[in-house]
Amino acid sequence: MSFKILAINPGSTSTKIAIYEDTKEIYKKNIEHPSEEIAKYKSITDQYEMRYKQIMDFLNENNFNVKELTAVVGRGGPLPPVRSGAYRVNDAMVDRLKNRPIIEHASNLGAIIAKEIAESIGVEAFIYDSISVDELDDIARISGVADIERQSLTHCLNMRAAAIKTAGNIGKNYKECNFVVAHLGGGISLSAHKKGRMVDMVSDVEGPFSPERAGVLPTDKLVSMCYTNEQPIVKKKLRGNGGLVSYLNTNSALEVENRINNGDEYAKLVYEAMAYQIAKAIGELSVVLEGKIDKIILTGGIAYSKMLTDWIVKRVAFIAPVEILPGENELESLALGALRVLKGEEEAYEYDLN
Ligand SMILES: Nc1ncnc2c1ncn2[C@@H]1O[C@H](COP(=O)(O)OP(=O)(O)O)[C@@H](O)[C@H]1O
Ligand SMILES: CCCC(=O)OP(=O)(O)O
Repeated sequence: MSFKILAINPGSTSTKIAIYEDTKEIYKKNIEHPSEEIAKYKSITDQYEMRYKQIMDFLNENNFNVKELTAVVGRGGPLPPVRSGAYRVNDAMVDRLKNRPIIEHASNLGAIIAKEIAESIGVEAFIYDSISVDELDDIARISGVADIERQSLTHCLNMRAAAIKTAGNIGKNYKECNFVVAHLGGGISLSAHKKGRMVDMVSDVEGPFSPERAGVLPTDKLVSMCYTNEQPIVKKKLRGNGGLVSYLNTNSALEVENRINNGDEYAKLVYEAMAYQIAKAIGELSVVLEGKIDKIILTGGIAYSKMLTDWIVKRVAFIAPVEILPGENELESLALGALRVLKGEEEAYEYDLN
């Protein structure tokens, strides 16, 4: 008997979906949500019906009978700290994501939509490697101000998948290896993996700037900015209008490269600065692993860029060999995670936090 799994990855401007039959992708779609459409909604949760309908329309257009599904898996959203791997989506999780998400992030719809579809046909819904996976060592939790604890919020799904794949490529088990992984997408985060555990990370508010996010900033200047601007304006400057958007008015690394290739020296300075900051964060996490590193892994959409990865490799090659796994295989990682649960190769946890 084969397993048919619907994987759902809601992003800020798109909902990516795929149907897998065991390990094989049989349908895939990137449903774009133009910014004018998104702007109509006050919160992420308010976008639920619009995104749900577009997913169901896609299944209907392909004459796919939803009742054929064995399970539905969604990207794990902004929950309180959870373990890596699979969780069953239950009412407590949906309540938390709908009413008390720890940040506003499109991924909070992953579990909510997955559960709705799964329930309508009487199958199970899962999340896998949520953005809030927290395996940090205690020493990594200290921020520098007693009432601010560091939050483990990362592109865990793609980074763990890349680390597990790299371990296989070098003929080892993930639990035997040490890796520093950098996810280079519209947002950038990095993680240190020590013998199968993500013991520290650099989140998208703590490290390099990215195509659309500011990364870490001088705190005194940030505080001043908060006193002269409304909160939504500051938040937008940090997420959405930060990074390449702030300096170059585009979130497309491809467009920036185009400008550089046409002689734009300012674009080159900014783009190289992004590589420089990524390399610095890799150095920071290399220290966490005391330099004992099997591979540094660069993944995500911008890892397709030879210009950017060359700049990074030049600065970090002295630490460890660099593996480049471009793109993000989030839909595949979700589907294969759920498949392992369905086959009994992996346990799914019960979510019981409020
Ligand atoms: N071949 C490429 N060379 C350089 N940058 C690329 C390439 N392909 C995609 N990108 C860039 O990757 C970024 C998006 O990465 P992705 O991992 O898809 O992020 P997200 O899922 O966060 O939107 C964009 O800035 C895009 O321009
Ligand atoms: C850092 C948390 C995960 C995240 O920001 O994902 P996106 O870059 O896909 O928005």
